[in-house]
Amino acid sequence: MMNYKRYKKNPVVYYPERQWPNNEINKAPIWCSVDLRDGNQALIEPMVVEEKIEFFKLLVKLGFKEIEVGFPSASQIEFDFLRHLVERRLIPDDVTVQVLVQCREHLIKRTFEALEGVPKAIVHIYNSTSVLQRDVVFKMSKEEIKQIAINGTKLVKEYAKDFDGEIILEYSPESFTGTELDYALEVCNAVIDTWGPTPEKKMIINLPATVEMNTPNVYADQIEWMNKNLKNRESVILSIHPHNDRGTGIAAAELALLAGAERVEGTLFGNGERTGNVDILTIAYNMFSQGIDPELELSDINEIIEVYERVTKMKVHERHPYAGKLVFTAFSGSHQDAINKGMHALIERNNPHWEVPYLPIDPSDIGRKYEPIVRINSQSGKGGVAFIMETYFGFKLPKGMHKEFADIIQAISEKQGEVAPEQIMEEFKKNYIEKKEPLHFRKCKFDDHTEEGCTHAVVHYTDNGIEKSFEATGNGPIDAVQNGLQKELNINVKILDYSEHALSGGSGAHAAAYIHMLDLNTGKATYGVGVSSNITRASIRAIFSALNRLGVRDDNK
Ligand SMILES: CC(=O)SCCNC(=O)CCNC(=O)[C@H](O)C(C)(C)COP(=O)(O)OP(=O)(O)OC[C@H]1O[C@@H](n2cnc3c(N)ncnc32)[C@H](O)[C@@H]1OP(=O)(O)O
Ligand SMILES: CC(C)C(=O)C(=O)O
Repeated sequence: MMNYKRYKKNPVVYYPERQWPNNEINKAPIWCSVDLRDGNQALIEPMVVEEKIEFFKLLVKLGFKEIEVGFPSASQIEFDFLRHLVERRLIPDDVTVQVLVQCREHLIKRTFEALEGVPKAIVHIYNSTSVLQRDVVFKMSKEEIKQIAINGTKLVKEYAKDFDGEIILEYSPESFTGTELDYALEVCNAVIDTWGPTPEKKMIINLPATVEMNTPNVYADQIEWMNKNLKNRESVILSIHPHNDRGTGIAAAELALLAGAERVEGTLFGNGERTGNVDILTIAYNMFSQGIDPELELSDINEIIEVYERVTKMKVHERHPYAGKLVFTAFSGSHQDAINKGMHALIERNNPHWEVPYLPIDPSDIGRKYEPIVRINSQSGKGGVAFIMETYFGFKLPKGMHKEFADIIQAISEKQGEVAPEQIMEEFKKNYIEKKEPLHFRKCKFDDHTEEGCTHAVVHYTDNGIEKSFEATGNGPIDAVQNGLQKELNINVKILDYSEHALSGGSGAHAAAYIHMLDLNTGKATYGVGVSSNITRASIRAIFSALNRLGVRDDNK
């Protein structure tokens, strides 16, 4: 029995006036990447200066306009990185760098030294306000903790006066989710009063779920309550900073946006302390998938993954939303069938909107072009195999043939596991196109007798390696060949269905023909497939392929 009684419920907010459940997300928030600070401080090997520079350039390319570049007073690497950005003029005019610092004078002083030459910066101060940290870490009263925030604000104000550039203050009541709401409000309001923001020169109040402690609706209640009650609200940008301890960071961020948050701090792929910060990419792609401009340039997820994995030495999980290797792949039969039909419907209906079952977005919209949507294993069905044949190799198998061929592939997947498209094609050749024994079609000549309404055929073939030929007549080439073969081989077959299509464009186009044939003696039916640059020859090959698959020659020898 697990000792769950060691844990107690975290209080929820009593807030029946909540409005956020009636709201919708309609626009992107201000995004702030904290990869280079919160993400970096949680890495096994924090990034070195060159790696941080590469990551910074990626963030700029993705369109982040606010980037927390580090904690410059914490270490020489952090300090040097900001100096590199300044001295190498790597900060674009429309990007504001943000730096984190505790409310302690020597650290604030050092932070301003690191910022020298930056035209506009966000100085982000924090102190923990939670019940637990007040008690066990700081051992201070509520009033003393509030004074830390006020003093930090005063210090930034003083240093900002002498700073040759614009300073925006950001204040975080760290561990906000473990802080009594009215007390968090009291501290934030004290900071707002001390800083004196105006609607023209706003400050940022950032409410972090430093540790995610409740279901996401509780965070939304907390954000909405603060949003309603903050002083001088029109002079404040309300920011959130969710972590993901309960695995609901994305949901918490999205509900907090409904509750009035205007700005989101997070990281790429949710890197960060413990279970990570909220993943900005997922929130942005979620917006994109709803037809909302995410205001980030995220059309090449592969490039983002490549840089991220290399510099952070972290891995993107296979199931990670939008980015994971497997998230646009269906293995199971009914999913494959639905995707196959959905893709066809999309084209046939000329639908301007993406609507394909099981695929929330078109993978190619985010640069996922070359990977399989459908992969075949023992859980797959006929729709998946047909999809592979069509999308990889251009063979549009007639619907009736899907099961017959899928059964061949399933027998293989049950033995070996996944079957690659190339192997599926090999099996298709082996079982249909190259099914050329014992009856091997060689050549044919047709004469149309239009006045008599018939076709005369001369067909050359080998039977168990022995060269043979016959002449026959019918109402068309297929009928003539069928009649001739019936007589020659003393068999009784019926063609149930015939279809054909071009395999590729251009003058050397190949055609594929499919014959569904019934052996009236045995009651067995199968498909045969023929390929040729000439459609008539493709059909005759399909007849021979079907006869060999039926084993008629063996049965009637
Ligand atoms: C939730 C977050 O992610 S917050 C950001 C966390 N990130 C980091 O801490 C990474 C960078 N930090 C560091 O390198 C170091 O902590 C430094 C350089 C900032 C400070 O180093 P040090 O002073 O040597 O150590 P440390 O951080 O343990 O300082 C603890 C002291 O600061 C006080 N303190 C902690 N946070 C704050 C704060 N935000 N404001 C004011 N004082 C604070 C503590 O109460 C403690 O005081 P005490 O010495 O009287 O007990
Ligand atoms: C400094 C603050 C915003 C932080 O990183 C957190 O609370 O997680």
